[in-house]
Amino acid sequence: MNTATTSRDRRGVPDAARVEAAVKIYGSSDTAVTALDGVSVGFPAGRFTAIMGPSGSGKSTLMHCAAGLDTLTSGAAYIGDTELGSLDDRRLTLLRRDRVGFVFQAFNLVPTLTVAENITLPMDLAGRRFDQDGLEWTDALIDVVGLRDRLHHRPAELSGGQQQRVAVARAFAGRPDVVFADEPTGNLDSRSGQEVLGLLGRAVREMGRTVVMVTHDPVAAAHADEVVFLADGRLVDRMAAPTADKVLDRLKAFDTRSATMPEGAPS
Ligand SMILES: Nc1ncnc2c1ncn2[C@@H]1O[C@H](COP(=O)(O)OP(=O)(O)OP(=O)(O)O)[C@@H](O)[C@H]1O
Repeated sequence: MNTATTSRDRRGVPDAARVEAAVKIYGSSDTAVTALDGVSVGFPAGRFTAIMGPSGSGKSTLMHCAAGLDTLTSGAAYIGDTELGSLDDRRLTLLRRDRVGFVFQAFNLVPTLTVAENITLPMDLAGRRFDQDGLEWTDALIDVVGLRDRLHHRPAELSGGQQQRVAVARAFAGRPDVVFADEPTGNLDSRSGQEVLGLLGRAVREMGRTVVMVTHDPVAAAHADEVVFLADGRLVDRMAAPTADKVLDRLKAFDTRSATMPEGAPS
């Protein structure tokens, strides 16, 4: 089922992706784990949103369900106006391929392909031909990620930071509605991590793309326009214009509360 109208945030910006009343329960009966407990959150188009929260709070589950990599137990997930639960497997695969980009902690490049081939792989697999616009876009991306002199190298000949920059270029190459990044700096030293975060920020601010990133790192979250905080599978806060210090303070408040509040107390 498709919705008739596009969800918008308070400033009227449409959501590139969103979930409504999202519940995800893993397992059943006495082994059941409620990973998402009624989360409603939108990820505005043209913005960089970070998802943060303590370990086990449901960040990856939220990202996977919002991106169509996993299904909700109840509630709904949308990419634009398309409700993911209404799609059969084939359409969901097409949606993931054509409208969503991914960057993972492990760069997930194809070792036998060159940098250039890795970047265009999703479009080659989709049989999409490059029109002039597409060629110019890919060309601009190669400069943004700073890989022009590495295009004919293979991933093993690159540093971790360079490999992740290839993965970033690949994620944006098809101009998807939204790029989901799951701990994209988790395997990088801090300098390479900063470079990759800078690229994600530039893709949003200079190229109008949309990024949703799961991270543990307040310094990484500070690159986003907004941070959404999860705790125990619930959305508990949002912070615009985050700084690393403000994010750290907010996370410390969770730690203090979970250490002092009795189990089952409202967050
Ligand atoms: N496949 C699964 N089967 C059972 N339980 C799961 C599964 N995946 C996640 N969980 C549980 O769901 C809850 C949320 O997990 P999730 O990975 O989404 O949290 P997270 O905030 O991303 O954690 P982390 O920061 O440690 O990666 C946790 O209690 C986790 O143990």
